[in-house]
Amino acid sequence: MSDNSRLRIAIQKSGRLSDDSIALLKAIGIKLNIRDRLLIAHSTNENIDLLRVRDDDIPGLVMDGVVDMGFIGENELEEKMLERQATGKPADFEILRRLDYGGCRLSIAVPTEMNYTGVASLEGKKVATTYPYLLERYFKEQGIKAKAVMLTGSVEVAPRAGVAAAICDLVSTGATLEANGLQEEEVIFRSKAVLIQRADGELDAEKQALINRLVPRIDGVIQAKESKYIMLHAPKAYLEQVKSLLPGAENPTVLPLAGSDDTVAIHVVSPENLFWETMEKLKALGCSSILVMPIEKMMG
Ligand SMILES: Nc1ncnc2c1ncn2[C@@H]1O[C@H](COP(=O)(O)OP(=O)(O)OP(=O)(O)O)[C@@H](O)[C@H]1O
Ligand SMILES: O=P(O)(O)OC[C@H]1O[C@H](OP(=O)(O)OP(=O)(O)O)[C@H](O)[C@@H]1O
Ligand SMILES: [Mg+2]
Repeated sequence: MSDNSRLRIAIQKSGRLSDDSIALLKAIGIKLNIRDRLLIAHSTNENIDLLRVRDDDIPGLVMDGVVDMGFIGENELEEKMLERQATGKPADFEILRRLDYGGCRLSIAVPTEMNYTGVASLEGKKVATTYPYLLERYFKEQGIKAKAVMLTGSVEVAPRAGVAAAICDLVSTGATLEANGLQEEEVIFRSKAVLIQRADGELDAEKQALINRLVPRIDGVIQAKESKYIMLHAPKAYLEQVKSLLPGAENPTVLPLAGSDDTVAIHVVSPENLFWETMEKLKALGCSSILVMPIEKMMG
């Protein structure tokens, strides 16, 4: 059942972005009851409904105001924006946050046996892709006359099937390209997952207020993931050297240690992880009980 007063968020039903998007919603305190076959999930503690759809549909759903927010890869978002601009459809939205997952790049790859000497090698050729607008924009920027051939899946087989000379597809580790005898040649777009919402002013005040309450929580989760809580015992005599080794620790908490006049305990929230090399240097200075702990949430 649809209820217009509830904030609607679109997420990918199943794929690369699904698990991380759900994990993020849970981490910001939204309780969800997701059942695999159901395409709508209701939050049990907030005025929020989740719409579980194919990722291709998410930008359009936000731009048309069918949903209020969406989690989407920048590649898909940019492609839909170009498509809508080209076809005269509304393409307004706002990016709320760039997220820390879904990292990949859109690249042109060619069969390993092809004599590729640069993008000019593609002149007059066909390139198979799921992202024709991004690819055509790249060709235009490069001054190349090549043709983007749209394929919605299994793009990697196109050269072997004789459909195209090269492909333009998403790459992360490069394993898919390698398995298909393809060599990555040009990166045309770098992407991460983003959280978007309907254009400013198009949401009623209550929904916008809910979004404005949730976004700082996302910042808190992302910040916490990158940060560590570091505790250690350090010799007082080397306090300054120890402090200078701890990342971002201008003002650490320094506490006396019961029964010891020449050792203190240091606690610090570090904006980054502590490398093994740094821990070894701390140990060499006489530090002990060095603990690096994950932080779950942060605020203020
Ligand atoms: N190998 C990868 N590593 C990291 N992120 C990726 C990778 N491949 C794709 N992505 C990101 O995740 C998004 C979804 O990828 P996925 O392969 O699940 O989509 P899909 O096959 O189009 O799924 P759907 O059925 O929803 O249309 C991509 O648009 C991209 O932003
Ligand atoms: O460089 P790699 O690490 O190999 O990743 C790249 C592959 O990942 C994505 O597909 P996915 O595995 O999500 O499956 P799909 O093609 O069925 O969507 C993408 O479409 C590539 O095929
Ligand atoms: Mg898709």
